[in-house]
Amino acid sequence: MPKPYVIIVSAASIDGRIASKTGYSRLSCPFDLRRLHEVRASVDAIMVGANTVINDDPSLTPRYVKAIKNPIRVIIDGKLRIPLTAKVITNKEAPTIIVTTEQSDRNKTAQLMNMGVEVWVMGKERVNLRDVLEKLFTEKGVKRVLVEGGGHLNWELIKEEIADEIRLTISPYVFGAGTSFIEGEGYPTTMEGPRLRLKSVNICECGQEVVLDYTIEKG
Ligand SMILES: NC(=O)C1=CN([C@@H]2O[C@H](COP(=O)(O)OP(=O)(O)OC[C@H]3O[C@@H](n4cnc5c(N)ncnc54)[C@H](OP(=O)(O)O)[C@@H]3O)[C@@H](O)[C@H]2O)C=CC1
Ligand SMILES: Nc1nc(O)c(N)c(N[C@@H]2O[C@H](COP(=O)(O)O)[C@@H](O)[C@H]2O)n1
Repeated sequence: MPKPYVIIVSAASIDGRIASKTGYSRLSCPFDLRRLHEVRASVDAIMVGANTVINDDPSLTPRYVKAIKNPIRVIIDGKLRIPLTAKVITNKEAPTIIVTTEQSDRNKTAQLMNMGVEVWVMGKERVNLRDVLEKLFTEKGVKRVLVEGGGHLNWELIKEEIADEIRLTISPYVFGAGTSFIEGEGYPTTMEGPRLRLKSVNICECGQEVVLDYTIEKG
């Protein structure tokens, strides 16, 4: 089945953390944020996990650049944990789809739908991310998806061999603990993980960050 092209974009400390132990995650310089918004403006949908919405309350709009349209915001929230006050629900600049499972509270589903949010129930206990991407492709015409974390969602997309590209900015900080860029059960050796091919490496205009772009080999 066809699926959209999936790009994961994150900024990490030099020890690979996208958030500190307290959830602090502002790692990018203004140039890097602008680069992120350029990617936002180039895709049809932006996907994040439930914890990212709960911790960051993001808008997920390409507001730092001139964009023709606002991409669809797709939130993967298996138990419908995100608050009704989240900006992705209350700010109507872009459409939002929340993808959940049969575990979620039906009253909350109804409340969200009344607030103008589309809710897709896709799976008994876990959301099948490949199915979500295929549905976005066939029903919403989504050809390119930007995934903005967090670490657990990134892990699932890598593990399921769904991600096509990784753009990772290494910022000049050390957290020593916190959420890793890819956060999951992990691979035992380098043999089991994805085969990454370096596409480009650039020093950010700020002079302190390194921007890595890898494609993920398939098959
Ligand atoms: N520096 C950066 O570039 C970025 C940093 N961040 C930071 O990352 C942190 C969040 O990352 P993390 O904690 O890993 O969380 P995620 O944002 O990846 O969210 C994980 C949660 O999403 C739900 N979820 C994900 N996949 C599925 C699935 N297949 N089926 C059902 N539910 C699913 C689960 O909720 P449930 O457990 O309820 O089922 C899971 O616990 C935040 O602190 C944020 O600030 C985030 C993005 C970018
Ligand atoms: N690329 C990148 N660099 C950082 O330093 C970040 N903190 C993030 N975070 C992502 O951006 C979202 C915030 O979006 P809004 O500015 O509110 O639109 C945040 O939730 C992460 O997904 N990304």
